[in-house]
Amino acid sequence: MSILIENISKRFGSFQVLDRVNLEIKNGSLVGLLGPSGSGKSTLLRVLAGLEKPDSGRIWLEGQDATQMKLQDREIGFVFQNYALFPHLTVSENVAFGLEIQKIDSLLKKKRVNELLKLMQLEKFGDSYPNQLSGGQRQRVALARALAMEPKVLLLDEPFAALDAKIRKQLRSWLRELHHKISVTTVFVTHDYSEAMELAQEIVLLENGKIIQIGSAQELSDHPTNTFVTNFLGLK
Ligand SMILES: Nc1ncnc2c1ncn2[C@@H]1O[C@H](COP(=O)(O)OP(=O)(O)OP(=O)(O)O)[C@@H](O)[C@H]1O
Repeated sequence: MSILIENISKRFGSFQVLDRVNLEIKNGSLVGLLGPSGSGKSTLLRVLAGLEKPDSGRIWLEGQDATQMKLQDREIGFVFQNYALFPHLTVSENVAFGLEIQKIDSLLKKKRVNELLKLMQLEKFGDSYPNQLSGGQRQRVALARALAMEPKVLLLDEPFAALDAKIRKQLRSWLRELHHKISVTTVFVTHDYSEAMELAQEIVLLENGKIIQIGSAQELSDHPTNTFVTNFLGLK
């Protein structure tokens, strides 16, 4: 699904979190929102998801005005930093959770859960409980749960931040492969340039609620638009 963010602004009290943000995200792309803490990345993601209402501007999903649409009507899968799995449910039950509401035939549900577990390389863990898994495995369960609903957009807010460096690296390449396989439009938030560089086809750099530069890692490092970009990317 393509996304068009048109002139989105948002304040919390007197604090301007997003300031006339314009961004076009092509169907099937993998985009990283990058910027320092407090630059508005998570708020932009939450506005996209429908979890936060913008003060002004519009969100278009596949050419349709979705600004007033609720989260459940947007066909969006969302994964937060702290993968809150249900501890009393098995891995399979966690993945199937969203499907329960959809009233899907139980055989079909089972099939979809098994396919997802396979895709996430978690086949062996269907009957395990979250506390029997590593952090990386748990995060893959959270992704499987988000994908079970067959969303048209996947939004990831610092999905690997809580994991150690080695697992983070593994999950990055795994996410890249996953995206290659299923090519669902994916937007992820990170404050880590190397993560954005490694994963994103396109990086959107934010500072103080404004987009400063958009481009591939190569374009950003070859042609930084100003000293903020140069400093943030550590180019000097
Ligand atoms: N619900 C809220 N009420 C008041 N202020 C908020 C709220 N949500 C976010 N903010 C403020 O808005 C600013 C931007 O927050 P946001 O989480 O979007 O930034 P971020 O770039 O994702 O930062 P981080 O990397 O630290 O998560 C921060 O200063 C934050 O304190």
